[in-house]
Amino acid sequence: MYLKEIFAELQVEDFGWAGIPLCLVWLQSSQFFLLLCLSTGLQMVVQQLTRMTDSSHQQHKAEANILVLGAENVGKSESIYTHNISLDGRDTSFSIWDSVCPQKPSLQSCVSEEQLRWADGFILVYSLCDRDSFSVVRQQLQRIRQLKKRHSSTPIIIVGNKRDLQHRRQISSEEGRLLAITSDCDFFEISAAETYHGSLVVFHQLLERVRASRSLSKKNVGIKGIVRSMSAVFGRRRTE
Ligand SMILES: Nc1nc2c(ncn2[C@@H]2O[C@H](COP(=O)(O)OP(=O)(O)OP(=O)(O)O)[C@@H](O)[C@H]2O)c(=O)[nH]1
Repeated sequence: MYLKEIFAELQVEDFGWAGIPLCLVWLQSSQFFLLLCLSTGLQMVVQQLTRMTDSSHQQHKAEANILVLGAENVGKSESIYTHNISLDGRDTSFSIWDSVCPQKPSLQSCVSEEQLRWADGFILVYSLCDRDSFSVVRQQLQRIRQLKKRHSSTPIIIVGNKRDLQHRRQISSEEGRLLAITSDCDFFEISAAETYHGSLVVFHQLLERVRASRSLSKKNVGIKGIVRSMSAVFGRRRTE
């Protein structure tokens, strides 16, 4: 019955026995057609899914917690112009904790343990016409290094703000840079109130550093894993 219907569809009643191989060819080709449809459909679904994943990757925002530290009145708030910047063509959002520190802090009071745990990167701001604010940055550096001993790669940027006030300068560029070099930090002098470009460069640099330090710690985990599995293999060989 079924064969007859196929014959009818193919209009091969007059083909006699020759109709059977023809019918089989038709059956095979229709199965092939079905398979083709299925695979094309699947391909389209996969392509759509890939496209969706790609776009969600593009929309994915790299997050970073940035702690902005410094004495009072150094221009920390002025330095924070944006919470969303485009880095390598990707929108990057980050949280900023703008923390006020007393002008003459104790080592413990200038940065809390909670802040240190929270932050992926630090921006330490001083006013280059205020020596006390520079001393505060020194203390904060000491405190961060003390508490983040195990995370020595945590990125820190030292920023000398109010570069426009040259006539009132108390800290030379060399002094600022020297502190940065000896503490393994980056260094910038900016004028946050004059233009946002300087602050933008600082945040760009810090986010780059945060990314680099993250991939470094991932790599270290990878290397540790390889060493562990290699020593397991060699250890077993020795006992055999
Ligand atoms: N000339 C000059 N003034 C600036 C600059 N940046 C900030 N200021 C001024 O410095 C003062 C303090 O700026 P803020 O951004 O409030 O400083 P802050 O560090 O956030 O101060 P706190 O809120 O006390 O922690 C303001 O009057 C700003 O206009 C700068 O680059 N040049």
